[in-house]
Amino acid sequence: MEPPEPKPLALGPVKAVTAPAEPPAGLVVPERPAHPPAVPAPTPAPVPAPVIEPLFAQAPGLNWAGPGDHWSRAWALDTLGEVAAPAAQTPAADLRAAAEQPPTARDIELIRDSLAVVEPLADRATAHFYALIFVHHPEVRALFPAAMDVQRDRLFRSLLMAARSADDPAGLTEYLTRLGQGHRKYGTLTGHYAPVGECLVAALEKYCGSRWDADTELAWRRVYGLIAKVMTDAAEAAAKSSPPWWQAEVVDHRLRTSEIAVITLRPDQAYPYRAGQYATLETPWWPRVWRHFSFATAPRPDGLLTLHVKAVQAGWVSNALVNRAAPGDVLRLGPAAGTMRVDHERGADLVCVGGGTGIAPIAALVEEVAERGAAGRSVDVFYGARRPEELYELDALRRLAGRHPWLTVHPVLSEQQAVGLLAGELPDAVSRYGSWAGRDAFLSGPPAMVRRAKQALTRAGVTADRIHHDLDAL
Ligand SMILES: NC(=O)C1=CN([C@@H]2O[C@H](COP(=O)(O)OP(=O)(O)OC[C@H]3O[C@@H](n4cnc5c(N)ncnc54)[C@H](O)[C@@H]3O)[C@@H](O)[C@H]2O)C=CC1
Repeated sequence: MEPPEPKPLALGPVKAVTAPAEPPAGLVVPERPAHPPAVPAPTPAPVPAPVIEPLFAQAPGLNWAGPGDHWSRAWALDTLGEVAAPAAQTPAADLRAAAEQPPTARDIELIRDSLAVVEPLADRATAHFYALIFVHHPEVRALFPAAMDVQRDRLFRSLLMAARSADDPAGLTEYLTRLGQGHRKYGTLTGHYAPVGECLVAALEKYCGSRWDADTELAWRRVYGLIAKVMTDAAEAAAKSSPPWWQAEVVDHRLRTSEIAVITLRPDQAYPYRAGQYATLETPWWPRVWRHFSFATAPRPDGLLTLHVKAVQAGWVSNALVNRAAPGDVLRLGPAAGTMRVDHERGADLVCVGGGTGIAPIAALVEEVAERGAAGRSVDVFYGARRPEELYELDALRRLAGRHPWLTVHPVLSEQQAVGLLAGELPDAVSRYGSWAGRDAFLSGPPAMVRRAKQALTRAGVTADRIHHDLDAL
């Protein structure tokens, strides 16, 4: 069938255009201006600098964690704190009493000997240890990430660290205090320590083989008891004054290269830290997976926090932070940790070495020196990357050096060459300058770089107690 003919459009009558009528006699008509009068542009109101208010001014209760809190219920952890080791695993009363004594020098020797036996089998021993925990205490599984690879490694490194510093009680207490405070963010409670200790002893017994005997078991029980006591005391003391974690909203996210993002966070309440320190961080996309990132500025008056993140191959958290995080996302932060602190009293000259995004804590330390006043000290920063575009913090450091004659920045490229930049790897560039005797040194970057830079600085006259880095803690 043909479509119907379209109807013609109905138009109104067309008016004839006529010449304007002459004005009546005697009326003065002002001349028409050739151009419309100029309208003065309105004075722009000053744009106030964006002030980012805290999410909540007073919200300590939000971050409280313990039996029955929202977070524990969400993760089905209601029964935490009530767990007890199965009867079969409960040690006899006389062993428990002996294990309450502080470890002796002989105990520490036995611990080190047994760790040396287990170290080559560390992967299997830690896998067995976690299997025992999860079989006997399935409710604890939710405290750990879905994939346990990094976690396994961390546990063994912590034990090694504790065993190594067993004859340095002050150092060990400091390390375990930080560890205990940091464990609050995982939801770890005092009631967890005893069953975990039983599983640890069982795993060590299996992997020490014939090296295991009653004395070794008693030594482990004593040392583990001490570790648990320092950690739980520290956690309970910290609970009186700070939350187990902070929520932090992403308020700015800038890509500095296709792989590096500078991310600004607004914590939900004041976040105490010092320049050079780092935090562990969890994203909403990878629950229970915590990674370390350093703060890239000294503490700011507005309380905002800045991180530098490079998306590393197979790095779940770093890739999510670089490629997925956006303003409005909320992350969780553990308490600040780390030993890289400038001694402002002593005022020694500094040599700082920052590789890649490892420049973040170095930038914060330099900023802190600028804020407090260099007081006659000089600061040399070696900043290395593979390619020129990866020296994303160079302009900011050079601007700072332009304002402060005490600061010298040495950019170093390892895979390309560029006019005005040193060539080679960072440790070699540091060595080429000769002696750094008398300086305090701060190192941050890829682990191999930190180790080699430490050797280079030792050769260049810096004493071990003056070389600061957080490699062992990471
Ligand atoms: N994002 C952060 O807040 C912090 C990151 N880090 C660590 O810094 C590292 C940064 O990695 P990228 O940016 O990929 O750096 P990268 O791998 O590109 O290396 C940067 C520079 O370090 C030196 N370097 C690298 N490997 C070396 C080796 N084997 N021997 C001697 N020198 C070497 C070279 O001069 C190189 O140009 C990561 O391991 C990260 O965990 C450390 C502290 C803070």
